[in-house]
Amino acid sequence: MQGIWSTDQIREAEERLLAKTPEGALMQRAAFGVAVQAADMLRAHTGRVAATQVTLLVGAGNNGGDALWAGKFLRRQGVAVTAVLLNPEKAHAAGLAALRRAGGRAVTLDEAPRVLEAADLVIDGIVGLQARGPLREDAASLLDFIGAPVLAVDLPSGVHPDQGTVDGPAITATRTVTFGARKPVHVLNPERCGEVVLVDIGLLPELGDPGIEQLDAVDVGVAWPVPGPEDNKYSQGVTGIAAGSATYPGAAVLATGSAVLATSGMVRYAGPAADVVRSRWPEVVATGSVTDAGRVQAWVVGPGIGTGQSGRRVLEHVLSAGVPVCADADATTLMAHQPDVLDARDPGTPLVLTPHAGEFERLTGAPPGADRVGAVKAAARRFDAVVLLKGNTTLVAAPDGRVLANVARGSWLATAGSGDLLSGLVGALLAAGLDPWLAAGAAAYVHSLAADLAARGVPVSASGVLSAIPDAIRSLRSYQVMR
Ligand SMILES: NC(=O)C1=CN([C@@H]2O[C@H](COP(=O)(O)OP(=O)(O)OC[C@H]3O[C@@H](n4cnc5c(N)ncnc54)[C@H](O)[C@@H]3O)[C@@H](O)[C@H]2O)[C@@H](O)CC1
Ligand SMILES: [K+]
Repeated sequence: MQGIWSTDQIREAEERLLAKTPEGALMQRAAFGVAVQAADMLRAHTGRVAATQVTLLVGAGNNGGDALWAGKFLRRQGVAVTAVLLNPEKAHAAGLAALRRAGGRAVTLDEAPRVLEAADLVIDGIVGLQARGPLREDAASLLDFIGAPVLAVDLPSGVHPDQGTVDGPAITATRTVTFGARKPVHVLNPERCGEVVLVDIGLLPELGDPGIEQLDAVDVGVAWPVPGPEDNKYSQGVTGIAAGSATYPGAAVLATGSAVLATSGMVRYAGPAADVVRSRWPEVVATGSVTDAGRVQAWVVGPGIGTGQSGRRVLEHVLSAGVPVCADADATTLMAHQPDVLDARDPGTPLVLTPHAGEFERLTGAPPGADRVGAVKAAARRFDAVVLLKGNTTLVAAPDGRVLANVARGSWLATAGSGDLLSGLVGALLAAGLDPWLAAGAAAYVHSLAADLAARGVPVSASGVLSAIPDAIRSLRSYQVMR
């Protein structure tokens, strides 16, 4: 698992580290990392480092200081470096002096258009951790002149460091180099950050528990259930799917299919689409109603069940069954419009809710807003449930405050039926006995990976994503461990 820390957490840790290190040492480490990345980008984009031109955009704080020191290091490699000082009086004095000593130039805003147009690479040191709000007018006026790739120092200026939101002019980086630890912006707004590179400045020992965690391939591979020699179809967990209707069987076919492909445990389907499900997935035991479905170790409920009386009865049955439940789509809407349906819930059993932004608003009475992390944490506490908030970055909060982020690899998953696949994956992992928070996070991981494998740069249907689920799981096989 990789950690992500809020700017408050980072600042406190930095203070502790600063007190233990010689003055200026941290900035030198950070800036050296910026220079290494800049040289790498120059090589990739121009084929050389020496005799290239780099323009530094330098704001009033230490972020600008990092850029100035990086300019000094680049000068040593024969790069022509020009710093545009947005606030000449407040520019980091030691950094500016070092750049000038090394033969770099500093100019004011009026010369910025010319030096930006001549640049092979732009380094964004306008604002860092202290950034609040969009770029101010002077900095914003420069955006139009940036044609070269941009390397952002710590974060792309103008993007909120903790929320990843943009509400005005902001930098779009090709690559972002950050120091000590990743910050929320790096997972909440990956489009603006580009590739994120972490430079170690010795901060990790000073940091406490991360505010957000991110699963990597190893975590998901290790968590994914692999049957052992003693296992049979029941011991691995039976997933129950209560989804779909006779007129709209698609949701049932998709949710059931992703549960079938996710693990080797058995899948039961219960609902009016039993015939269609059976013909598409002959390995599934399909019945017409949840009341005669038989024993399952987890239920997926919601996709396509409708929001009327019959949907409500299905939801109540499942919530009181004494096994973990993943509630999606119509189940979420039912909970929003008829909150007393939750009275049926067995309080001892885990519940996973998987709303998109609209369902989240219905469920909680307010849209996720700018602080998505805060909103999803509050919802998890309020419903005593794991809440998975869908989006380009999917967030998964547990009632105890843990938050996972899963960054999509592209936006092809924004297609009809995609959510049905996700709930099937969550259900299969719940039935296998995974911790519900981890189940939701691992499902989101494989879901976005399958979409990426299926899409390969072109639009993809939910059926296409479904077919790629085995490939996604296969890509994790070197990390899998038998139960
Ligand atoms: N504290 C440390 O130990 C280290 C800090 N480092 C760097 O220091 C940065 C933080 O430095 P600072 O605390 O000086 O803060 P910043 O450099 O983020 O910004 C401070 C200045 O930016 C201005 N500003 C705020 N919002 C703005 C906006 N929207 N548009 C334009 N200007 C705006 C503020 O008025 C203030 O003058 C980090 O992001 C990182 O780059 C690194 O050198 C590593 C070590
Ligand atoms: K920056």
